[in-house]
Amino acid sequence: MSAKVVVSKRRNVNRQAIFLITLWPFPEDFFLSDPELKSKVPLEYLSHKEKYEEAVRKACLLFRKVIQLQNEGKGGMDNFREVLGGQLGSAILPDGNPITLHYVMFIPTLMGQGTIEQQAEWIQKAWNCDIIGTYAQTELGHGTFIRGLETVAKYDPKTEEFVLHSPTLTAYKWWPGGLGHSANYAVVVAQLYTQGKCHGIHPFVVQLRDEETHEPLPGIKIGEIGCKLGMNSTNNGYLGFDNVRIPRNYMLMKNSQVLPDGTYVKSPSSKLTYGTMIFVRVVLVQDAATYLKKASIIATRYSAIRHQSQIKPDQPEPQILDYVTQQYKLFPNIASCFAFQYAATWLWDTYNNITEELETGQLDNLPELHATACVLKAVSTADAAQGVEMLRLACGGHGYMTASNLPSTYGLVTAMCTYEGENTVLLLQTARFLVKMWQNKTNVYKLPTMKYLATALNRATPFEKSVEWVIAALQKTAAGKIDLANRHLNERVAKGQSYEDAWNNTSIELVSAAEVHGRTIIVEQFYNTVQGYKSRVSKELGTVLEQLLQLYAVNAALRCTGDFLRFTEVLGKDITVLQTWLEELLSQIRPNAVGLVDSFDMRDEILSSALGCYDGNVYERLFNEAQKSPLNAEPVNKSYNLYLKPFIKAQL
Ligand SMILES: CC(C)(COP(=O)(O)OP(=O)(O)OC[C@H]1O[C@@H](n2cnc3c(N)ncnc32)[C@H](O)[C@@H]1OP(=O)(O)O)[C@@H](O)C(=O)NCCC(=O)NCCSC(=O)CCCC(=O)O
Ligand SMILES: Cc1cc2nc3c(=O)[nH]c(=O)nc-3n(C[C@H](O)[C@H](O)[C@H](O)COP(=O)(O)OP(=O)(O)OC[C@H]3O[C@@H](n4cnc5c(N)ncnc54)[C@H](O)[C@@H]3O)c2cc1C
Repeated sequence: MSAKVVVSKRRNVNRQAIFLITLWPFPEDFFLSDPELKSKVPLEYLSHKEKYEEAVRKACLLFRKVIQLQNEGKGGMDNFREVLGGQLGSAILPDGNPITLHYVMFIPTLMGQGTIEQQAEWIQKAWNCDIIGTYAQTELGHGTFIRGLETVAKYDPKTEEFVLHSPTLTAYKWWPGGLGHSANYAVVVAQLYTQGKCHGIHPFVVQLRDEETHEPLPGIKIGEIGCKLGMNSTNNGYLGFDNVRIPRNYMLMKNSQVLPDGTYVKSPSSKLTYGTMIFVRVVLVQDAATYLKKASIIATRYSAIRHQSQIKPDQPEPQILDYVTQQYKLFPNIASCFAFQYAATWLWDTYNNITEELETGQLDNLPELHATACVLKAVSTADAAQGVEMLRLACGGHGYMTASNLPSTYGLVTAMCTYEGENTVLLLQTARFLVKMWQNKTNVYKLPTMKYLATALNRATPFEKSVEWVIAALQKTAAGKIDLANRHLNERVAKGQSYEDAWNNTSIELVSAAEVHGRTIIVEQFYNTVQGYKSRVSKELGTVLEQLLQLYAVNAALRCTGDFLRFTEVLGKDITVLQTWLEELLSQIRPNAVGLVDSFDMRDEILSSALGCYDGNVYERLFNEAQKSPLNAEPVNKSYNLYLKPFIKAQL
């Protein structure tokens, strides 16, 4: 198997971009019609070990097919993104892919953190899949506080090697996808020691297993961490080192270096080591949109098929889609799909522009990018997880069936709230930047996502029934919350608390301020996108997009009415207008609801749901899925004779 990869010598090319830009109409059929990529038995009836083995089989075939397409000149590396993301990837491997981390983090880290020479050496091998890697950062003892990682990489100038060691149990790497039994290499993040001094965490390429036999190499203690709420095929693993030696040039040295004699050369910014995390957070906003779309299609189509109860006593049972409470569960989530999609596209473009600047050594915009990626990742994944659960509940009992594909979609989406930075922690990172900007307001004028802070608090925002008003009110609320949190922070410091204690004691308010800031960005991006589309689409489509925008905005406003009453001029009677506006929008969107989710254009095989298929044959599919239960293969189970019969016949 081979893929042609040209490693560019140009430094200012952001090659990570290949993961998101789809330049080629992706041939879904090439994958979905392959009988080998279909499971013979529903995954949930397999054992943990069988699930893993089936996932490895499919993952290898999946990537072999992507490489085949690439070698035939049909699309480029953008095809990888299609099979890794929430759409096709999660259809073929619904409980996770044990090789994903190779593409999502191992290769991007080689690209982002390796020198040109290191890229030339490693990337070809990685793209060819001559080696399979993962990203091993989190440890048993530390995931969030990465400065506290305990794995040590000590430089030995005599042999020009690093010695990797796990001094404690809590130093064991814990969580990396594919680490258990799939990867034979890893980027390992460890504390660098040279010339007797610790220089903080740095990334190292480490071989874990023999390239032929796959046996763990001497000194490598490795295994899988066990069953989880979801993602049970991703083979998350643990890893300990017993004085494992690697060559000096296995440290990824684009940003900082260790010279042969052990001299440490500092990076222009220590935070550049954290670059892969920004990249993945940016990508996750798109994934949040994709998972939410999937659940919205399933629940909306099912709501059009399902009839239950009566609205009026003398009339037939309506589609449950006609209950306004049902519309309230579904339609704001449909609007969120659009909102997150537009925010993801905007963030991706922003990320690319700023990483190009970073390649030329210009670091000015990195803090704003970090703050924005953190808040958008946190808000979109939290809302998507809540949304998917709401949509599952909206399907009543049938939503509880694994055949609906809603439980496993929830398993995938809720994991995103934790990995790549736990959401509360990320909101606090954004708050840290917001407070800094608030304290020195002259800086905010330069920052596209923050400049509203300069004026929002002093701007009058008398109520109007318009999206522009919602944006202004959200801005004023965010500014008000940042101002208040900052004042409380300062008051606590003035009363004698250390800044750090004062920060911790103010953190509920700080998180809340960051969250409103995030929602403000999302509504603004939705607004800008719809304004841009208006002249380019039909009047009818423009109207529907405007309704979705209004629904997202009014729902965002109703979620923070308490804060609006505190920080804007809104009055109780205006909240009633907002509520009526929401109800009007639900009824306007009702006729187009099914058409809107159809426009997400996901095939039945991708939805993998008995409830969400295009033809609406919900009951036949549920019945057919039940026949697949191994318990139905025999009319009487042996437990009857073993236990039930003696129990029933016994004289108790
Ligand atoms: C929480 C922090 C940010 C704290 O870091 P720290 O060094 O202790 O920070 P500090 O001293 O408080 O200094 C903060 C300073 O560092 C900046 N900063 C923090 N992160 C970044 C960044 N990514 N880019 C650029 N700048 C960054 C902050 O803005 C602060 O700057 P400042 O001091 O205010 O000027 C960090 O440790 C962190 O990001 N933790 C989360 C860990 C994480 O995301 N792990 C991901 C593991 S991989 C994974 O989960 C893969 C799953 C994928 C899958 O399965 O598909
Ligand atoms: C499915 C999955 C896949 C993963 N894949 C990988 C992988 O491939 N590679 C890898 O290296 N890691 C991976 N991880 C690990 C993941 O990145 C961490 O779990 C994540 O960063 C959170 O860290 P933690 O588990 O230490 O949580 P903790 O930090 O212990 O969080 C626990 C609680 O403490 C709170 N808390 C922590 N710090 C603070 C603070 N400063 N202020 C306020 N509250 C705080 C949090 O908000 C949270 O409520 C994965 C995790 C999961 C669930």
